[in-house]
Amino acid sequence: MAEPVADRLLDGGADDVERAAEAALRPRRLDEFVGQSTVRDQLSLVLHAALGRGGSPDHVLLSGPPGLGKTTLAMIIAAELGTSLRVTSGPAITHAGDLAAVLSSLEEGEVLFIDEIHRLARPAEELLYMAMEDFRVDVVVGKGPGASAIPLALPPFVAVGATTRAGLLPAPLRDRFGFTGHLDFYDASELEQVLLRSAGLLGTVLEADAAAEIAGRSRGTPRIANRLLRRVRDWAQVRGDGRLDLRAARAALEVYEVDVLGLDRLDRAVLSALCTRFGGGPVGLSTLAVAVGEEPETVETVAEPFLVREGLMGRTPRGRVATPAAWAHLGLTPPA
Ligand SMILES: Nc1ncnc2c1ncn2[C@@H]1O[C@H](COP(=O)(O)OP(=O)(O)OP(=O)(O)O)[C@@H](O)[C@H]1O
Repeated sequence: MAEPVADRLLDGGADDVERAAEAALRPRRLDEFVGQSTVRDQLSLVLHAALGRGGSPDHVLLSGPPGLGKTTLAMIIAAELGTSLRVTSGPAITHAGDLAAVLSSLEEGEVLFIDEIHRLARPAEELLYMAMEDFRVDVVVGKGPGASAIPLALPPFVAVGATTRAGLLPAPLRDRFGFTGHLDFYDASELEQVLLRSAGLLGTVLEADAAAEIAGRSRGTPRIANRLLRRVRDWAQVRGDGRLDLRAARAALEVYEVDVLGLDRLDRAVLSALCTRFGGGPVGLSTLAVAVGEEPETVETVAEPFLVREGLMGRTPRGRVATPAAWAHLGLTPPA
């Protein structure tokens, strides 16, 4: 099966092949969902209150970086409400008519999951406001001056929107979600729980110190943790004795060049160029990108966010700078 290549190993996103591999590891109910205790608790209240009233809950907006569990939570919301989930995404809806077709085929109480909702086209967005607020869409019949809008009533439904960029959502759309949950990066002990649970579902036993080792290199992201677990399982099967122990974890992560902080080859190349070729900066993004043989966009979107989040790189008006932690991580001494 095509698994991500080494330089995609630490990316929070996923393609269809990976999503298929992930399906078996998804928590199905709220109490199986590890971490995010605030969002989980708030959502539990929203859902149970609605169930108690015998009605539908408010629409839900989930925001946060890729791979933290937004799709999983949307599926859980439908399961907890005892209803089915319909899935679409901002980029898949190119015309308002596409959205009208999806909305008019919804059954009462169904959950409509709209992934990457910030990428909805403006006319579709406006149609969605009305559908969410009044459970109605206007279907335009005819063209030009003779065109008329025929209102079409929709059954009550629950919209669950997911976005990696909550700031990009126009306020009128954001306001129509009665509940917004922001997912944050997981801490190491939460990722250990995710890993131990996933190993069990894969029919293997992950030793506790191996779980800690993988968790520490997973960039706070369950998707990355599960992906690294599959690589460790491969190593144990092919080169080890089948056990998922600390030795297997360390050896596998070395093969895939994932270091103790969860940095990969590109991250380290960027840091190392910044320190050794530019004296720790400041240096412009494009100069830095040329030095590592990558496009500026790749450096900016793939390597930089994690380096900045980990406090290894700073962004200043004059360019990128290495922090003392970066020098220490590379085992180098900063200039006086
Ligand atoms: N809290 C959690 N507990 C256990 N597993 C989790 C949790 N959150 C996510 N996962 C696992 O991580 C994988 C990715 O999660 P999911 O697809 O829900 O992320 P996402 O935020 O929707 O990402 P994207 O924005 O790329 O769609 C899932 O297969 C799931 O098994």
